[in-house]
Amino acid sequence: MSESPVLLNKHEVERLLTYDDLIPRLESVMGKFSKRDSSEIIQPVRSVVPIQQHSGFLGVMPAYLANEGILCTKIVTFYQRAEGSSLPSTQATVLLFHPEHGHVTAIMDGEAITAKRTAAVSAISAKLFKPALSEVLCILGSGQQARSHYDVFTKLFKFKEVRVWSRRKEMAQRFVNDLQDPVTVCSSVKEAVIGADVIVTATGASQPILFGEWVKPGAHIAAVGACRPDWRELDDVLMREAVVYVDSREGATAESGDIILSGAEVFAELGEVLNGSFPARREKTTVFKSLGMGIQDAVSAKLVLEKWNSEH
Ligand SMILES: NC(=O)c1ccc[n+]([C@@H]2O[C@H](COP(=O)([O-])OP(=O)(O)OC[C@H]3O[C@@H](n4cnc5c(N)ncnc54)[C@H](O)[C@@H]3O)[C@@H](O)[C@H]2O)c1
Ligand SMILES: O=C(O)[C@@H]1CCCCN1
Repeated sequence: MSESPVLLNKHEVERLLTYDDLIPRLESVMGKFSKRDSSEIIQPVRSVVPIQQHSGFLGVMPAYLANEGILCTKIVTFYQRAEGSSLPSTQATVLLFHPEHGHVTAIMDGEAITAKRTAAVSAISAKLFKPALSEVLCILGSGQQARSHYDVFTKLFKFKEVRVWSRRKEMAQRFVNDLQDPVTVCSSVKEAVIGADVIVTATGASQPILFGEWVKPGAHIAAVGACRPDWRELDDVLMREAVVYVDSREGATAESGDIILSGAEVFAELGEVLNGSFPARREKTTVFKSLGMGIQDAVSAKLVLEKWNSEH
């Protein structure tokens, strides 16, 4: 009879999952994924069930990493919340299984994993694609992803100025009040992005909020929101002028309104750059369109469980 699964709450997962450990594992798994060796990694595009009555979605994100012995699925819900709602818009649980016997070995909070792994992947994109001289970071949105992106971007890179914009200025102010270092609160997207070298879009927008005409040539944009085929954060001009990288070509083709509706061409996956099959076109304006992948959750959860096991 198998042992009971380890249960880990958000606080524990947050404590155990550090960017220093996570980033190399994400780089490695994304590079491997992009080789499409199904004897090594299997990760279908996530299944998404719309919950139309409540403006929500349920996503199931399985992944099997044969050589690392990781069998995992994340179950995630995401909702379009009314402004000012105190409920999180993204909630998730991650299950790890014993690959040989099939029983569940761990059940853990997926909110912290989603926040950290998404920001860590964006930070990997910034390492590869941001201009050599990057002085100004701009974050659009002031929610969970905005915060995790702020944390890892300011940990890994040195910026002279960090700016934040949110739909309601008081939300941007609240975001800044939680931080120790100075961050400029901007009144409009345009004001926030003009002259920025690195831009993170982490909003619940379903129509474009970031327009190419405002973006400094050569800037890098990590676009994290707009994960439905009819949702946008970026306009056609930006999508067509930039060199577009994605996390997974299949995911982007199925889920990204920014790609599908603009008709923009995908240049490469992040993993294809990491494994050396495609170049990082740092000299160009670059967009990394992130949708999130089960393999990212899988390596994160394994890392959390390993750390927990080492303490018990
Ligand atoms: N790429 C990925 O892997 C990944 C992972 C998790 C979340 N997401 C997406 O990232 C986005 C942010 O997620 P979060 O967990 O930080 O959510 P959150 O609810 O914590 O924050 C959302 C932010 O977007 C703003 N916002 C909402 N609707 C907007 C609109 N119409 N126009 C402008 N701003 C708007 C809110 O004011 C808030 O600042 C969501 O779209 C979410 O689905 C992507
Ligand atoms: O990859 C994820 O976890 C998220 C869930 C919410 C929608 C966008 N993608």
